Amino acid sequence: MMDKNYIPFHPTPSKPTFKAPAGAVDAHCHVFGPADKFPYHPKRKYTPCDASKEQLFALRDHLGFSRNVIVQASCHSTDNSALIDALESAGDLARGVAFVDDTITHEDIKKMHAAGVRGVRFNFVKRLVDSTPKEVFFSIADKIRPFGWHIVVYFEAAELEELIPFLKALNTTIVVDHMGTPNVKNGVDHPDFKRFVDFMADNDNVWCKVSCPERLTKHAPDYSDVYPFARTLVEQFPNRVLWGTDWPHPNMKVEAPNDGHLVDVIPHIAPTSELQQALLVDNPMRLYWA
Ligand SMILES: O=C(O)/C=C(\C=C(/O)C(=O)O)C(=O)O
Repeated sequence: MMDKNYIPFHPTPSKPTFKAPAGAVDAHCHVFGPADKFPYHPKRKYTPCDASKEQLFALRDHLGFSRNVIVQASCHSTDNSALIDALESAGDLARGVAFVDDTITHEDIKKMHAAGVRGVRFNFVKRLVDSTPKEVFFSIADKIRPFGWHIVVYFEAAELEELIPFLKALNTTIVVDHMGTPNVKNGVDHPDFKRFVDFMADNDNVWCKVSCPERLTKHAPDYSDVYPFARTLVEQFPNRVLWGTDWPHPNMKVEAPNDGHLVDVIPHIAPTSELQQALLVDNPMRLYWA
């Protein structure tokens, strides 16, 4: 049973006005449960509504997208069975990012790779997970490196400065969730966001997802205060950005975002067809389907 104040995903998202290029990839989304088949983890810090692979794939088609990158969310913790089930159903139309601990074996990784997993997620958001010793992360990074997997990282903007030496020491491709979660009230010239832009500029193995305007905006459902942040990153790092719906949008506080409206944000942050092609097709295909 989902948490008392949990806001479920939008039941009837609109058809986007923006037509995504052929082969477009939703590069950040999740599957939750269903709980009777894939129970939520006892270590979780929230209990969502169920959000099935069938509903995810129907949304993909409704939005005019072709593929998904499904990211393990903390409500399932290190039980990746719902993710693997969705990947096996989607075949070549989906890839995955798993959540693992340092007990994972070479055989486990081999099986996940065969199912379509291409990375792991290091989550630093304290409201979602307990902290993990850095040596655990380094051990995981060493185990996945032979498979060419990358590391998705989710952190709050204030944590970046302290995390930078650790992130550099991982010595692999890093993909930062939701632009490093900037406080958009501060504007793009604030030291925190400039630190993130400089981090990407100084490290060409660092990518980011220009996603989650619905989480970052200060005046939902108008997301225009987030556009300058995403546009800065798309224009400065056109070949190292990804986009995703973040469906089914866990832990929203104000509203269930309309996924059709989220897709219509894309031309505001990637204003040319070349930038849209890189953001939605070329970059995710290079990282997940090479
Ligand atoms: O889905 C997101 O990317 C954002 C959230 C949740 C998770 O990532 C998760 O549970 O792993 C959030 O901000 O609550």
